[in-house]
Amino acid sequence: MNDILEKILTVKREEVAVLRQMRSETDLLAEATARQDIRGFANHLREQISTKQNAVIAEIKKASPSKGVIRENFNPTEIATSYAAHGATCLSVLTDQQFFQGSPDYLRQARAACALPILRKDFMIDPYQVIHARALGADCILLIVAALSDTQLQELEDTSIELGMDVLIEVHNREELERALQLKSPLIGINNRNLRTFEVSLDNTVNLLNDIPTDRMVITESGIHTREDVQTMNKHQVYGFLVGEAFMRADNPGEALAKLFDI
Ligand SMILES: O=P(O)(O)OC[C@@H](O)[C@@H](O)c1c[nH]c2ccccc12
Repeated sequence: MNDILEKILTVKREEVAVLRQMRSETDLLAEATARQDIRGFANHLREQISTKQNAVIAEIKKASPSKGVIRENFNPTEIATSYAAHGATCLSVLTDQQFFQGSPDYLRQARAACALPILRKDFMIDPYQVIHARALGADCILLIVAALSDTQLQELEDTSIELGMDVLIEVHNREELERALQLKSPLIGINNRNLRTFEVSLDNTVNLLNDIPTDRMVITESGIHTREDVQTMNKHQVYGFLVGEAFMRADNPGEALAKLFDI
Protein backbone atom coordinates (compact mmCIF):
# COMPACT_ATOMS: atom_id res chain seq x y z
CA MET A 1 0.00 0.00 0.00
CA ASN A 2 1.48 3.29 -1.07
CA ASP A 3 -0.63 5.76 0.87
CA ILE A 4 0.55 8.43 3.29
CA LEU A 5 -0.07 6.39 6.43
CA GLU A 6 2.13 3.59 5.10
CA LYS A 7 4.84 6.13 4.22
CA ILE A 8 4.74 7.63 7.68
CA LEU A 9 4.94 4.22 9.34
CA THR A 10 7.98 3.27 7.28
CA VAL A 11 9.76 6.44 8.35
CA LYS A 12 8.75 5.81 11.98
CA ARG A 13 10.35 2.38 11.97
CA GLU A 14 13.64 3.91 10.83
CA GLU A 15 13.29 6.73 13.32
CA VAL A 16 12.82 4.39 16.27
CA ALA A 17 15.84 2.32 15.22
CA VAL A 18 18.00 5.48 15.21
CA LEU A 19 16.66 6.68 18.57
CA ARG A 20 17.39 3.29 20.10
CA GLN A 21 21.01 3.58 18.95
CA MET A 22 21.31 6.95 20.62
CA ARG A 23 19.73 5.95 23.90
CA SER A 24 18.84 2.57 25.35
CA GLU A 25 15.27 1.77 26.33
CA THR A 26 16.45 0.97 29.87
CA ASP A 27 17.97 4.40 30.21
CA LEU A 28 14.88 6.13 28.86
CA LEU A 29 12.63 4.08 31.12
CA ALA A 30 14.59 5.25 34.17
CA GLU A 31 13.96 8.86 33.18
CA ALA A 32 10.29 8.23 32.42
CA THR A 33 9.55 6.47 35.71
CA ALA A 34 11.47 9.06 37.72
CA ARG A 35 8.94 11.70 36.67
CA GLN A 36 6.10 11.99 39.15
CA ASP A 37 4.20 14.70 37.37
CA ILE A 38 1.28 13.10 35.56
CA ARG A 39 -1.61 15.41 34.85
CA GLY A 40 -4.84 13.44 34.51
CA PHE A 41 -5.79 13.73 30.86
CA ALA A 42 -8.89 11.51 30.83
CA ASN A 43 -10.00 12.87 34.21
CA HIS A 44 -9.92 16.47 32.98
CA LEU A 45 -12.02 15.52 29.98
CA ARG A 46 -14.43 13.50 32.10
CA GLU A 47 -15.23 16.43 34.39
CA GLN A 48 -16.43 18.44 31.39
CA ILE A 49 -18.03 15.73 29.32
CA SER A 50 -20.01 14.15 32.16
CA THR A 51 -21.65 17.52 32.84
CA LYS A 52 -22.36 18.11 29.14
CA GLN A 53 -19.88 20.92 28.79
CA ASN A 54 -17.64 21.05 25.77
CA ALA A 55 -14.16 19.67 26.43
CA VAL A 56 -11.60 20.95 23.96
CA ILE A 57 -8.27 19.28 23.24
CA ALA A 58 -6.48 22.16 21.54
CA GLU A 59 -3.77 21.15 19.10
CA ILE A 60 -0.35 22.71 18.50
CA LYS A 61 0.47 21.86 14.86
CA LYS A 62 2.67 23.80 12.43
CA ALA A 63 2.04 21.82 9.27
CA SER A 64 0.42 18.66 7.94
CA PRO A 65 0.82 16.46 4.86
CA SER A 66 -2.64 17.43 3.62
CA LYS A 67 -2.39 21.21 4.19
CA GLY A 68 1.32 22.04 4.09
CA VAL A 69 2.39 24.82 6.47
CA ILE A 70 -0.66 25.88 8.49
CA ARG A 71 0.98 28.46 10.75
CA GLU A 72 4.08 30.49 9.89
CA ASN A 73 4.47 32.38 13.14
CA PHE A 74 4.82 29.28 15.30
CA ASN A 75 5.70 29.64 18.97
CA PRO A 76 4.54 26.67 21.09
CA THR A 77 5.02 28.54 24.38
CA GLU A 78 2.81 31.41 23.27
CA ILE A 79 0.23 29.09 21.75
CA ALA A 80 0.00 26.90 24.88
CA THR A 81 -0.31 29.99 27.09
CA SER A 82 -3.05 31.37 24.88
CA TYR A 83 -4.98 28.08 24.83
CA ALA A 84 -4.76 27.73 28.62
CA ALA A 85 -5.91 31.31 29.18
CA HIS A 86 -9.00 30.82 27.02
CA GLY A 87 -10.47 27.62 28.38
CA ALA A 88 -8.80 24.67 26.65
CA THR A 89 -9.31 21.44 28.61
CA CYS A 90 -6.17 19.66 27.36
CA LEU A 91 -3.46 20.16 24.74
CA SER A 92 -2.31 17.99 21.84
CA VAL A 93 1.22 18.57 20.53
CA LEU A 94 2.50 17.15 17.24
CA THR A 95 5.98 15.76 17.80
CA ASP A 96 6.48 14.20 14.34
CA GLN A 97 9.17 16.15 12.47
CA GLN A 98 9.14 14.76 8.97
CA PHE A 99 5.46 15.11 8.06
CA PHE A 100 4.05 17.65 10.54
CA GLN A 101 7.13 19.82 11.25
CA GLY A 102 6.64 19.05 14.92
CA SER A 103 9.25 18.37 17.59
CA PRO A 104 9.62 16.73 20.99
CA ASP A 105 10.87 20.14 22.16
CA TYR A 106 7.48 21.67 21.38
CA LEU A 107 5.90 19.27 23.85
CA ARG A 108 8.41 20.23 26.54
CA GLN A 109 7.81 23.92 25.85
CA ALA A 110 4.03 23.58 25.92
CA ARG A 111 4.20 21.70 29.20
CA ALA A 112 6.41 24.32 30.80
CA ALA A 113 4.04 27.06 29.69
CA CYS A 114 0.85 25.86 31.38
CA ALA A 115 -0.75 23.32 33.72
CA LEU A 116 -2.92 21.51 31.16
CA PRO A 117 -2.60 17.76 30.51
CA ILE A 118 -0.85 17.01 27.21
CA LEU A 119 -1.33 14.43 24.47
CA ARG A 120 1.76 13.43 22.50
CA LYS A 121 0.46 13.41 18.92
CA ASP A 122 2.62 11.08 16.88
CA PHE A 123 2.52 7.72 15.15
CA MET A 124 3.24 5.16 17.84
CA ILE A 125 4.42 1.74 16.71
CA ASP A 126 6.91 0.75 19.41
CA PRO A 127 6.93 0.81 23.24
CA TYR A 128 10.12 2.86 22.99
CA GLN A 129 8.09 5.82 21.74
CA VAL A 130 5.57 5.43 24.55
CA ILE A 131 8.35 5.53 27.14
CA HIS A 132 9.85 8.51 25.32
CA ALA A 133 6.47 10.26 25.49
CA ARG A 134 6.44 10.03 29.29
CA ALA A 135 10.10 11.07 29.52
CA LEU A 136 9.16 14.22 27.58
CA GLY A 137 6.28 14.92 29.96
CA ALA A 138 3.29 13.60 28.01
CA ASP A 139 0.16 12.60 29.96
CA CYS A 140 -1.54 10.73 27.13
CA ILE A 141 -0.58 9.06 23.86
CA LEU A 142 -2.48 8.49 20.64
CA LEU A 143 -2.93 4.99 19.22
CA ILE A 144 -4.19 4.86 15.65
CA VAL A 145 -6.06 1.59 15.14
CA ALA A 146 -5.57 1.72 11.35
CA ALA A 147 -1.81 1.65 11.87
CA LEU A 148 -1.55 -1.22 14.36
CA SER A 149 -2.32 -4.90 14.87
CA ASP A 150 -4.40 -6.02 17.85
CA THR A 151 -1.25 -7.31 19.53
CA GLN A 152 0.54 -3.99 19.05
CA LEU A 153 -2.46 -2.02 20.32
CA GLN A 154 -2.57 -4.16 23.43
CA GLU A 155 1.15 -3.89 24.08
CA LEU A 156 1.33 -0.13 23.54
CA GLU A 157 -1.74 0.46 25.69
CA ASP A 158 -0.28 -1.66 28.49
CA THR A 159 3.02 0.22 28.37
CA SER A 160 1.22 3.52 28.53
CA ILE A 161 -0.96 2.49 31.47
CA GLU A 162 2.06 1.15 33.37
CA LEU A 163 3.64 4.58 33.04
CA GLY A 164 0.47 6.24 34.34
CA MET A 165 -0.57 7.77 31.03
CA ASP A 166 -3.96 7.75 29.36
CA VAL A 167 -4.55 6.54 25.82
CA LEU A 168 -6.66 8.07 23.09
CA ILE A 169 -7.67 5.31 20.68
CA GLU A 170 -8.31 6.68 17.21
CA VAL A 171 -10.75 5.02 14.82
CA HIS A 172 -12.14 5.93 11.47
CA ASN A 173 -14.63 3.18 10.65
CA ARG A 174 -16.80 0.53 12.26
CA GLU A 175 -14.29 -2.29 11.94
CA GLU A 176 -11.63 -0.19 13.68
CA LEU A 177 -14.13 0.78 16.36
CA GLU A 178 -14.81 -2.85 17.18
CA ARG A 179 -11.09 -3.44 17.63
CA ALA A 180 -10.78 -0.29 19.78
CA LEU A 181 -13.54 -1.52 22.09
CA GLN A 182 -11.45 -4.60 22.92
CA LEU A 183 -9.02 -2.27 24.70
CA LYS A 184 -9.29 -0.80 28.19
CA SER A 185 -9.03 2.90 27.42
CA PRO A 186 -12.15 4.98 28.05
CA LEU A 187 -11.13 7.52 25.37
CA ILE A 188 -12.31 6.85 21.82
CA GLY A 189 -11.37 9.39 19.15
CA ILE A 190 -13.34 9.33 15.94
CA ASN A 191 -11.24 10.87 13.19
CA ASN A 192 -13.38 12.66 10.64
CA ARG A 193 -10.36 12.67 8.34
CA ASN A 194 -9.43 9.48 6.53
CA LEU A 195 -5.65 9.30 7.06
CA ARG A 196 -5.24 7.43 3.78
CA THR A 197 -7.21 9.77 1.50
CA PHE A 198 -7.44 12.99 3.64
CA GLU A 199 -11.16 13.17 2.95
CA VAL A 200 -13.05 14.83 5.83
CA SER A 201 -16.67 14.27 6.85
CA LEU A 202 -18.28 15.04 10.20
CA ASP A 203 -20.88 12.39 9.35
CA ASN A 204 -18.20 9.94 10.28
CA THR A 205 -18.61 10.76 13.97
CA VAL A 206 -22.38 10.76 13.78
CA ASN A 207 -22.48 7.40 11.99
CA LEU A 208 -20.25 5.58 14.47
CA LEU A 209 -21.66 7.08 17.64
CA ASN A 210 -24.46 4.63 18.32
CA ASP A 211 -22.05 1.72 18.51
CA ILE A 212 -20.04 3.22 21.38
CA PRO A 213 -21.02 2.10 24.92
CA THR A 214 -21.88 4.96 27.26
CA ASP A 215 -18.96 4.24 29.59
CA ARG A 216 -16.55 5.48 26.89
CA MET A 217 -15.87 9.13 26.16
CA VAL A 218 -16.16 10.14 22.53
CA ILE A 219 -13.78 12.71 21.07
CA THR A 220 -14.62 13.99 17.61
CA GLU A 221 -11.37 14.70 15.76
CA SER A 222 -10.53 16.88 12.75
CA GLY A 223 -12.47 19.20 10.49
CA ILE A 224 -14.27 21.19 13.20
CA HIS A 225 -14.38 24.80 11.98
CA THR A 226 -17.70 26.49 12.72
CA ARG A 227 -20.19 26.94 15.52
CA GLU A 228 -22.61 24.88 13.46
CA ASP A 229 -20.11 22.02 13.54
CA VAL A 230 -20.01 22.25 17.33
CA GLN A 231 -23.80 22.44 17.56
CA THR A 232 -24.20 19.40 15.32
CA MET A 233 -21.96 17.41 17.65
CA ASN A 234 -23.73 18.64 20.79
CA LYS A 235 -27.08 17.72 19.25
CA HIS A 236 -25.75 14.17 19.06
CA GLN A 237 -24.48 14.31 22.67
CA VAL A 238 -20.82 14.62 21.67
CA TYR A 239 -18.95 17.01 23.98
CA GLY A 240 -15.32 16.01 23.36
CA PHE A 241 -13.40 17.80 20.57
CA LEU A 242 -9.91 17.71 19.12
CA VAL A 243 -9.29 20.84 17.05
CA GLY A 244 -6.13 22.05 15.32
CA GLU A 245 -6.32 23.90 12.04
CA ALA A 246 -9.20 26.23 12.94
CA PHE A 247 -7.11 27.62 15.82
CA MET A 248 -3.71 27.45 14.14
CA ARG A 249 -4.85 29.71 11.30
CA ALA A 250 -6.10 32.40 13.71
CA ASP A 251 -3.86 35.28 14.87
CA ASN A 252 -4.72 34.42 18.45
CA PRO A 253 -5.40 30.67 18.80
CA GLY A 254 -6.89 30.94 22.29
CA GLU A 255 -9.34 33.66 21.29
CA ALA A 256 -10.40 31.55 18.33
CA LEU A 257 -11.07 28.65 20.72
CA ALA A 258 -13.17 30.81 23.07
CA LYS A 259 -15.14 32.11 20.09
CA LEU A 260 -15.78 28.74 18.48
CA PHE A 261 -16.93 27.18 21.77
CA ASP A 262 -18.55 30.28 23.25
CA ILE A 263 -16.40 30.11 26.39
O1 LIG B 1 -6.56 20.30 12.23
P1 LIG B 1 -7.87 19.62 12.45
O2 LIG B 1 -8.62 19.32 11.19
O3 LIG B 1 -8.72 20.37 13.46
O4 LIG B 1 -7.53 18.18 13.11
C1 LIG B 1 -6.90 18.04 14.37
C2 LIG B 1 -6.54 16.57 14.62
O5 LIG B 1 -7.71 15.83 14.69
C3 LIG B 1 -5.60 16.02 13.52
O6 LIG B 1 -4.43 16.76 13.55
C4 LIG B 1 -5.29 14.55 13.69
C5 LIG B 1 -6.15 13.57 14.08
N1 LIG B 1 -5.57 12.38 14.12
C6 LIG B 1 -4.29 12.52 13.77
C7 LIG B 1 -3.26 11.58 13.68
C8 LIG B 1 -2.01 12.02 13.33
C9 LIG B 1 -1.78 13.35 13.03
C10 LIG B 1 -2.78 14.31 13.11
C11 LIG B 1 -4.05 13.89 13.48
